Amino acid sequence: MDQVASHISQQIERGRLRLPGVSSPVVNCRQLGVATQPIPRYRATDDAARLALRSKTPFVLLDSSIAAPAVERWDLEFLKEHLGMSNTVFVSSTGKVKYFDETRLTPGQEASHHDVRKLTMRFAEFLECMAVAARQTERFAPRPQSSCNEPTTSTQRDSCCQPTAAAAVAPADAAAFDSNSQQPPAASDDSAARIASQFGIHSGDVVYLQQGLSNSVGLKIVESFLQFNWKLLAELQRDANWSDLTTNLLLVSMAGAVTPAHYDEQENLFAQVRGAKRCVLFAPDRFPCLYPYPVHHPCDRQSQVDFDNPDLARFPRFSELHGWECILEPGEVLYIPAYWWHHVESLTDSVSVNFWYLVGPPEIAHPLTYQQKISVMRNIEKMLGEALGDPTQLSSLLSDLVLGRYTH
Ligand SMILES: O=C(O)CCC(=O)C(=O)O
Ligand SMILES: [Fe+2]
Repeated sequence: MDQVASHISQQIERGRLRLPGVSSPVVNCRQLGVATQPIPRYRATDDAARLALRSKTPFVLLDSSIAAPAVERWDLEFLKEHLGMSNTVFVSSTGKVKYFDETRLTPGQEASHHDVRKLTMRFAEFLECMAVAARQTERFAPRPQSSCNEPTTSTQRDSCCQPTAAAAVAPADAAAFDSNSQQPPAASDDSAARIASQFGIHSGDVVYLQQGLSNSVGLKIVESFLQFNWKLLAELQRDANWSDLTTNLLLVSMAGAVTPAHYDEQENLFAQVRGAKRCVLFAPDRFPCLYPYPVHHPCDRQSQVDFDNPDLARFPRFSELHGWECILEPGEVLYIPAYWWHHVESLTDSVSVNFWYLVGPPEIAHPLTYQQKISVMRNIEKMLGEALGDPTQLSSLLSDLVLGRYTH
């Protein structure tokens, strides 16, 4: 096992880790109650990295310098100065930032029950909101315990921190947290509170900026961007036979933010710039254990299972789930293959940037890969929804189709 990962795990476990350049407290990993194995870690020159890329399995690149200029320069002050005026920010009262596509709401369906709001604000405003949201320790108070059993493999200990017995997310170390990160009230507190209240943000909320890097960013950001290791990126893209790079998403989160398990339909090179994230991945064939929402639902591609409180009566196969995990630190890049599920926790305040590529042309050979099967299932769902003119009729049609015919 990797010495560094072990060291970090132990430090986080004890609540003592403070990463260089990160002033936010470190939160403990959540108790997922899911067995995991470590995601392999390779150097960019390692043949094993290229093999894993071609076989579409996740790995961490250790020394790739893919986003080195960002790792060097992109701290919050820099981003405040050079990022555009209009940024997408999600606000969650639970810490979980579950994506929700409002355009897919059917008439009569309510968005109000959803606990994530989507706002637009300047980066400077985001920082004020973040300060207010982090102001009190309440978001580190114990969340409901997972009803899952203890992790089932010893590899989980090796790949990540063990959760504390006390809480799913707890103050890393109350004393260290208080003395190291509770700042005396700043003179600008009032203005921060005013801005946060304009956006309806309270202490204990989690705010998460997710902004595509586009033409609207400042020159200095463009400068760093142009100095990314595009040579290596192009090599990886060619080796893996991916199509075009579509998006670079900048993700700025506060400690404790969780992106719940979901899959994307693009290949992802996920570069960590500041702070630490715990990434837990599940292979595409875990689909039956993760119960994704129907394709027409606003939460398409996301698991319906609440990992903090899984309803095993409704989602029994969740108990069979096992995954892969790593703690990602600045300079490291995680390959998240298309259709691989990922659950991501910000262990500290964090900055990441991803590189999303379209999957390459399909190589159809039987049996199909599970990725291809998911793609087929999605197309069938979409086609039936269109044919019926009303996706709510899909359930009874699909039952009629399979019950007693394709079910055992
Ligand atoms: O970093 C996160 O919180 C989520 C990132 C993610 O889901 C992605 O890049 O696809
Ligand atoms: Fe994702």
